[in-house]
Amino acid sequence: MVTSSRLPGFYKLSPSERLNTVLQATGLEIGQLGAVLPADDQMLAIADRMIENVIGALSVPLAVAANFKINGKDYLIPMATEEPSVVAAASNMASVARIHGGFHASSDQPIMISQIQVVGAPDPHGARLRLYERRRDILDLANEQDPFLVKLGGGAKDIKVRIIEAPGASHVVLHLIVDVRDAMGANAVNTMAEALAPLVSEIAGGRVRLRILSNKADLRLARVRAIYDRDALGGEDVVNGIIDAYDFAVADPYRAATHNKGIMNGITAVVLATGNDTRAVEAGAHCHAAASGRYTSLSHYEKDTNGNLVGTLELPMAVGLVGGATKTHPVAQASVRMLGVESAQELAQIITAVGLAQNTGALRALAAEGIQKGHMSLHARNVAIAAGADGDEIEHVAARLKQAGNVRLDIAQKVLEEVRAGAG
Ligand SMILES: CC(C)(COP(=O)([O-])OP(=O)([O-])OC[C@H]1O[C@@H](n2cnc3c(N)ncnc32)[C@H](O)[C@@H]1OP(=O)([O-])[O-])[C@@H](O)C(=O)NCCC(=O)NCCSC(=O)C[C@@](C)(O)CC(=O)[O-]
Ligand SMILES: NC(=O)C1=CN([C@@H]2O[C@H](COP(=O)(O)OP(=O)(O)OC[C@H]3O[C@@H](n4cnc5c(N)ncnc54)[C@H](OP(=O)(O)O)[C@@H]3O)[C@@H](O)[C@H]2O)C=CC1
Repeated sequence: MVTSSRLPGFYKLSPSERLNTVLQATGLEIGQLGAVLPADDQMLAIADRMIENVIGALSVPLAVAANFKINGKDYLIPMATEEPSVVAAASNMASVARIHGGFHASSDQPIMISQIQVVGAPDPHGARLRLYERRRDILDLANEQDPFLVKLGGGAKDIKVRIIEAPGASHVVLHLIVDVRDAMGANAVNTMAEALAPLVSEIAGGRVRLRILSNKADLRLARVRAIYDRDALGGEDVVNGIIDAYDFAVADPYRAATHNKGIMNGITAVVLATGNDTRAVEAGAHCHAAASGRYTSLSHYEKDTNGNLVGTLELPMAVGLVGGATKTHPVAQASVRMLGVESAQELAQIITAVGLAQNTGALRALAAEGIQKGHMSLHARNVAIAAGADGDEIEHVAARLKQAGNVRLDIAQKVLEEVRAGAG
């Protein structure tokens, strides 16, 4: 029970003062909350500069997916995730894809859209055309906000004006189309949109409300394809099973949500490892999955003339190398260094390739032995820890759970009791 959550000026305290405040308010001992403190004080200082009200840091495992060849180049891929079997599945499918040359990826230019909403324009259709007539003035003013981006070859490139029919009102919405080069671009385009507001309001004759990027980054798609060898996948029946699973996801949103979650297992892990914005990428992906008006599979599967599986994936990929946590988190910087990427587009292609490998890995397991065998056997260590196993007990209990083919908490607790009683 918290005494009071009203903590005026909490944000002005240091992390250790905040932790003390939390201890007092919750009545907990340091032994009960001390796990929030990172081993390294420097990490706490970095975390405190990254977000507000910091008391500690959560460390998520960082792994390396092996075997990836993308556009003829080998990569070691950093993946940050708490979920067992994800990295194993991605590495497994990357090695199958290598047989026929690995992943082939491409991407659009790094174009983001910023939206400026105008309400109350008396003549929305007239306002729309007036905005197009002043296109050059709008783009020039936008580009004055970020001369460095323009020097890099980026900047505001075009506008699009839409009329959105909302309940009881027509809103004029200007899309500012910006090449953000190696940035994810949110801050860059938001700055431009805010600077444009007075001019847009004057031209449209209405009041500007929102000025913010759209996470439906559909001008910034990344694409990947791979041929998975039929025999290495497990034969014709497994290939057919994957295609049946794909058909299911195309037709049924209940299945599509899980299918796409499997894709995001890989994508989010690389996005997080490189310090990019996981929510932005996820919002873009799921919006794209519903772009036809019906939520469906993000990936596609078919067979080539030799019976091999051809997998493809295309989705928005708004990731950068220069902004956000990519530049402030040392692990994100290490991840980017490990990848050896030279542009945000290259990073987008890599992430999309991992998404495809991840999806195929899950579908292969589902079509063949089922998900529990591989996933649960790798999850067994977590279950052993949840049951209270410590040190050497963890591997011992996990091995017994796998042997029993039943990775359950109650069984883990029973096995642990036996181990501790000397019977294990
Ligand atoms: C786990 C495997 C790969 C085992 O599969 P396996 O056939 O037993 O693997 P293997 O022992 O033959 O090894 C093949 C390769 O897999 C990798 N590999 C194999 N084991 C490891 C390991 N311990 N650690 C790291 N990498 C591993 C490794 O690359 C290895 O090659 P090698 O290095 O030997 O040349 C397989 O069972 C699998 O892919 N399962 C699917 C796992 C999965 O998709 N997990 C995601 C979580 S479930 C979920 O959230 C999504 C879902 C499923 O709901 C989505 C959907 O429904 O579509
Ligand atoms: N809805 C959303 O998704 C939102 C996301 N965000 C957050 O915004 C952040 C990302 O914004 P972003 O604009 O990428 O970050 P930054 O503003 O940190 O970085 C972009 C800036 O970096 C500079 N820059 C230096 N080198 C390059 C290069 N090679 N290519 C491009 N730009 C370069 C440019 O500015 P300069 O000329 O000044 O040097 C550019 O404007 C993330 O933290 C995200 O979480 C924020 C709001 C909303």
